[in-house]
Parts: sequence; C-alpha cells; structure tokens
Amino acid sequence: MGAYNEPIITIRGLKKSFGTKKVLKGIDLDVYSGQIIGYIGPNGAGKSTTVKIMLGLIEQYTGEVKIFGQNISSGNVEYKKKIGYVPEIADIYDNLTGREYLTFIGELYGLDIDVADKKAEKLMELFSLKDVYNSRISSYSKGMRQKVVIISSLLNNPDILFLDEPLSGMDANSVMVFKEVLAELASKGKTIFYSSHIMEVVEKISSRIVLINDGQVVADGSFDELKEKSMEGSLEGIFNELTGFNEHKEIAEEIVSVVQEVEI
Ligand SMILES: Nc1ncnc2c1ncn2[C@@H]1O[C@H](COP(=O)(O)OP(=O)(O)OP(=O)(O)O)[C@@H](O)[C@H]1O
Repeated sequence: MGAYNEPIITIRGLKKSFGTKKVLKGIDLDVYSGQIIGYIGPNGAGKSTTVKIMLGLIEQYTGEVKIFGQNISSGNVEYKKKIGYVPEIADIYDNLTGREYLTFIGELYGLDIDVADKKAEKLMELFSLKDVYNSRISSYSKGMRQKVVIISSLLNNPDILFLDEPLSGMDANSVMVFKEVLAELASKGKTIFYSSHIMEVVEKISSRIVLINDGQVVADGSFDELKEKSMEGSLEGIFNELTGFNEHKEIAEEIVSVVQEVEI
C-alpha cells in the first residue's frame, strides 16, 4: 500500500442506466494504491461504463465516486492530471509523427514541450520505436500504434492508470516488458485498473480481481482467494462458472454445423 491507507478510489452504490436498460446495478469498490485490479466480465457487463464514469466522461449516474478522496462530481477536474488512460480503441492523429503527437499530449497535461519531447523520445526508444519517432503515425503497424498510446498515457507520471485491452497487437517481447513495467509501477505505489478478456494475463498480473456480471460485482479478491471459493483452477474456469457459462462446446459444434450447411 502507498503512503496513506485511505482508498485511492471509492465507489459507493454506483448505478447507471441507458434509457430503460440498467447497466450498473450498484457497484461498491475500494481501491488502494499499489493494487493492480484485473477488472473483468462478459461483453456488455458494464466495465467500460464504470471506467468512463471514473474518467468523468459519463456524468449522469447515481451513487458516489471519489478519486484521491475527492468526489468527482464536484466540478473540480484537477484529479484528471494524475490519471492515465489507454482506451480499447484509440483515435490517434494519423497525420502527425510520433514526436508531434506525444509532445502535443504532453503539453495538454501541462508539461513543458522540451520535457515532453525528451521523455517521449526515451520511452519510444525503450519500446523499440526510436527509428520511427519522426515518422508519421499512419505508417505505424497496429502494435506500434498501441505502444504510442501506452507511452502517451504515461507521460504525466500518472498515479492511476486505466488500461483497456492494452496488449492488443503487441509482440511477445513487448508484452513481457510491459507486464514488468506494470509490476514496477505498482511497487512504486501506482494503481492500475486493468480490463481485459485475456484471462491468462489477468490471472498473472493482477493483485486483485474484480469480476462484474450484469452490472454487479460477483467476485472480488486475489486469484488465490477466488480459487479457494471455486472448483476451478484457472481464472478462465472461474469466469465461466461465475457468469453461468458452460455451453462452449455445444455452441462451437452448432457454429461448425451452420458453417458446413452450404454445399457449393
Ligand atoms: N452510450 C451508450 N448508450 C446506450 N447504451 C450503452 C452506451 N454505452 C454502453 N451501453 C450499453 O451498456 C452495456 C454495458 O456496456 P460496457 O461498454 O460498459 O460493457 P463492457 O463490460 O465494457 O463490455 P466489453 O467487454 O464488450 O467491452 C451494454 O449493454 C452497452 O450496450
């Protein structure tokens, strides 16, 4: 845990509906500094909605969300300066070079342009992108873009990092480095909120796993704690069990039989 034992994020009775659809049905969560939270759940469970509320992107909700001890609906957006965000699909400016994009983001966070430039250049080098720092992002591969988004989320030295499927497109070596970076950041007291569908990774990197299903928290604990309460030995198995899914074989067989229906 960090310098003080107060939660860095507190969520109480968080509810959110879109029209008549209840998406979040009362989420309660206390997150402490240094935790890597694996925030998982089926498609449509409400993960992104929770994260968007914490980022201040969705303002209409009921319940209370405090970040760094401050209610985020107070109108004071100062807390955002100490947050990093890697969205699942990021729109980055294709026509800019890596340098232009990252110094622009750095300046938005209030960094001096030279400071942002130096930091971005060093990080690009460490992520094996030194040679393309001055090339247009439109020429980057998927994994290279993903690394640029990750670098942009780290420029402001955030205390809380929200990551949504951050490894997408990254090669095995880069994944290994990045997983280590997350562990190092957490050991320095940074808090990481990690949403992903890759259960093997979530199982390995998370100090705490929060599983939401249909807008409610259905499991909350370390992987070992979740395993003790379950008959399953893997996070994938626990996920299937707690979300009531045990038909993967039947569904797969049906898909294959539909695929085979057409005779050409
Ligand atoms: N702006 C919106 N307007 C209407 N419905 C929305 C909106 N945003 C999300 N939803 C609905 O809220 C539900 C939860 O969506 P959310 O994106 O939070 O799920 P998720 O858990 O992040 O899913 P995934 O794993 O697929 O990313 C879904 O049914 C989705 O259709």
